[in-house]
Amino acid sequence: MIVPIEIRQPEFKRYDITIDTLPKLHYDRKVAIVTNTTVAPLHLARVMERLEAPQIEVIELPDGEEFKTMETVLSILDRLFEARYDRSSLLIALGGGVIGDMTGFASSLYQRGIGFVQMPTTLLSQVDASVGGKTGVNNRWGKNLVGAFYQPEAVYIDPAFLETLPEREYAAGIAEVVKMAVMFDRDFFDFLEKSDLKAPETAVEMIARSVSLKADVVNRDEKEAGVRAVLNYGHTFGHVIENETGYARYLHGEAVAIGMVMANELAVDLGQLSREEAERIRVLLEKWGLPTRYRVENPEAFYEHFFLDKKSRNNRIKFILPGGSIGSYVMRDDIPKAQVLKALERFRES
Ligand SMILES: NC(=O)c1ccc[n+]([C@@H]2O[C@H](COP(=O)([O-])OP(=O)(O)OC[C@H]3O[C@@H](n4cnc5c(N)ncnc54)[C@H](O)[C@@H]3O)[C@@H](O)[C@H]2O)c1
Ligand SMILES: O=C(O)C(=O)C[C@@H](O)[C@H](O)[C@H](O)COP(=O)(O)O
Ligand SMILES: [Zn+2]
Repeated sequence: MIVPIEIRQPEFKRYDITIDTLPKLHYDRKVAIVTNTTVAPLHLARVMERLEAPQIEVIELPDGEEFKTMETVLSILDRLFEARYDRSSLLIALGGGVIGDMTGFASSLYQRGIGFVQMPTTLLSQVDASVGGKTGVNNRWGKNLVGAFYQPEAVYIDPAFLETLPEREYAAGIAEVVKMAVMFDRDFFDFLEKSDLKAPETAVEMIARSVSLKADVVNRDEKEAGVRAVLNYGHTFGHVIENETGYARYLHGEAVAIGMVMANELAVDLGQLSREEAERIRVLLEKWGLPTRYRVENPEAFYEHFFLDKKSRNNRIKFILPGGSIGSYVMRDDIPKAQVLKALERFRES
């Protein structure tokens, strides 16, 4: 029997992304700020000063990608139950992508979903992670393998947070920016090559351009049924590197930088990118101190890991590559294993 009842998917609710000094925020709901032991002493006081709410809890988590786990998310939920937070309550993610991904995921789970706001404090989270609603945690099988698509109510990007960010973390953010430019915008890539990205006014332009490119993709494909997978350029390889090295040796952006160089090797072999343009990308990444080499000790094992990638379907791995030149992309799930291994072999001696 077919029951003729239709359940409609709710529309994807719009939200604003503000790139400016943090405004004064008034909420008539209980608020919990989720942050970590590094960010709290640097920026919590300023946020508290600008925030008004009937109750404000601060949940301070340990710092590090190795704590991006289900256990940590459960500890956030516990604190919310303890303080009797309800369905109208709001979480604020104050920190980098690790805090943002876990806070968003906790919001999606608490009493089946409460609101959350992103207040990103790293370059990487300001240009990428705070926008688009991918939330989740890592587990022993791999990166971000447990999570939800769950959009924030608002994103407040205050570039002043970056004043305390270490150089290495800043560079990691640039890797995600390079990703956007290589996939979608050749002019943006030229701009990145010739600009001093540390200068505050160019940093703001870089944030604005990245966020607007990303918002456009997410608006077209929120749940990665198609074009959103392009935001994963460099990640198919990068996630394996992060997992192989226990989320400790490389920052996420660094692993993505190496991953893009690996993807480019494959692209050059397939005639999807000229050697000259692959070099331009490598040189830009290295200019910002990003790693571009990684020793692949066991290419077969590295390859097998791709089957845990969320883009793989029916034993086919989807590779995101430049689509002929910088500024364009192609998604391919028809690349023979031998071809991929050939590219990986080149990293054996790295
Ligand atoms: N959801 C998404 O769309 C998306 C996109 C990209 C990356 N990510 C995820 O984001 C994470 C990486 O984010 P990240 O690079 O921001 O790392 P992170 O959150 O670990 O932050 C990097 C480091 O900088 C510190 N920090 C944060 N703000 C600071 C500040 N203003 N001054 C000084 N120190 C500061 C943090 O405590 C941490 O030690 C990864 O887990 C990645 O998977 C998610
Ligand atoms: O927003 C997206 O979509 C991205 O792919 C952005 C990536 O930079 C980010 O690292 C994301 O978390 C990776 O997604 P995943 O689905 O491969 O875990
Ligand atoms: Zn990423």
